Amino acid sequence: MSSRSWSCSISSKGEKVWKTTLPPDYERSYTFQTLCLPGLPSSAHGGLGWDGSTPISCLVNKSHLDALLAALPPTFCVIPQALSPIREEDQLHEVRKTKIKGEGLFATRSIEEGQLILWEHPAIILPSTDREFNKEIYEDLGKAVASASDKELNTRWLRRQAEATKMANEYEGDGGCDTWIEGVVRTNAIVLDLIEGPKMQQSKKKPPQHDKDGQKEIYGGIYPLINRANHSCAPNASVKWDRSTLSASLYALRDIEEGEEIFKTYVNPLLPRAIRLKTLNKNYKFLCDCAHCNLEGKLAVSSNEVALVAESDANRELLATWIFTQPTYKKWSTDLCRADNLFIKSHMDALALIEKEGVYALQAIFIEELAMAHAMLGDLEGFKKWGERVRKLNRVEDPELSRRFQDWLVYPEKRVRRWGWRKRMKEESNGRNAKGIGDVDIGLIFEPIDSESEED
Ligand SMILES: C[S@@+](CC[C@H](N)C(=O)[O-])C[C@H]1O[C@@H](n2cnc3c(N)ncnc32)[C@H](O)[C@@H]1O
Repeated sequence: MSSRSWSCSISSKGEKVWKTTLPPDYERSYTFQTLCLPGLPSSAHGGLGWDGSTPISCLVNKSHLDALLAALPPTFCVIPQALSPIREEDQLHEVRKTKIKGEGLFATRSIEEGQLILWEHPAIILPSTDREFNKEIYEDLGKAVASASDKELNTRWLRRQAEATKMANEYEGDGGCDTWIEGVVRTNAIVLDLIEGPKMQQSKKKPPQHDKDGQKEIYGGIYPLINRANHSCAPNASVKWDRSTLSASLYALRDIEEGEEIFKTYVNPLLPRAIRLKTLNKNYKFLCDCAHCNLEGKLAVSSNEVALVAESDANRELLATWIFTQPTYKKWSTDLCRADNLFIKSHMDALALIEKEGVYALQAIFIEELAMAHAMLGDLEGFKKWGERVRKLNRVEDPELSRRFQDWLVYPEKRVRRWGWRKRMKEESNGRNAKGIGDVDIGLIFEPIDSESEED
């Protein structure tokens, strides 16, 4: 399927180097690497996730190799708390056959919103190709999986390769890919932004982020378990990728019941249904059968279904703009002309719409705003209710925020900066108004809360 011509040479280190020339006349070179991630003794992680020496088969642009290696953790690194190992007996998921979607991931017990479901390292990393590579390169990548000299590593490699060969392949046979690995990559790869990273910025080591023609090179990763999660336009889970460990974490966006299928989304769920269906069909070759799309599996809909689709599309469009147009609690808390319940009600309305459309990935931002609005009103009960949800929801997505709320929830009146600020301002303003409008210090009322973090 590849349209580009490639040449292969052997480097002085004995590595195979693949080269291609791209317009406007510059060369890209790729080498194979087997990256071995260091970690904990295997007994400590119950066979999951962090492995003593997790092999990752990589095809990397030579100019990106240093940056990639620099991103890897040191030998004895500390696993981030949110990624602590899950013991086998505590596993929350299993792979099972579905009716029409091949295999899928299912919850083996109830899962709380924000909870980590599983995390893993990729089996394969390669540049996002858009059918650039030729058959030999894919074949070499497939073989590279088993080429490690270390016997134990080799066994792991073979196990991972075996896992990868069983993954969904929508491009098999007549599907247009010459090798199994290309088909698996095209059906499953998760986009990885390998090159830019806070870690590298911190170290002031500026890796080349772009090719010479200014094009950014995007990589894809194959995650044998996480890639088993099927798509829904109302997903109950999401994936967070961590550049510093190359690991991906699957976590719950809402409470998931035991036995429920675990879904992530492969497209922006806020797009209109017709565009979502078209994109999924083009990239993954399926007609989405999720509850928000499946009007008997048709791209065209009957007249009585048109209204349903139009309503759902309008709701999603509204949510997409809502995020940017809603006032933040900081603005609202200093604007005493706005009623208290206006802010709270509009955020509750957004949450109701999110629930209706099942796009739970959006709720965290509204819930955090609600928690802070209650803090500004000095409403302890309200803050505890919403603050606890911020803590739970962000355990994987934003552990720092989750920890900050955990801390605040112990003694919010003392720990949240400007606790009850709006309430006090209103009381003060009412007192002044009682004396006469001339006494109101407009400047004070409208003094904006600065953008510093609330905790300091
Ligand atoms: C990344 S794989 C997901 C795991 C896959 N079901 C398996 O057996 O390994 C993507 C493929 O799963 C199927 N799939 C995922 N979500 C689907 C959905 N909502 N409706 C129909 N098929 C779906 C499609 O065949 C798609 O190409």
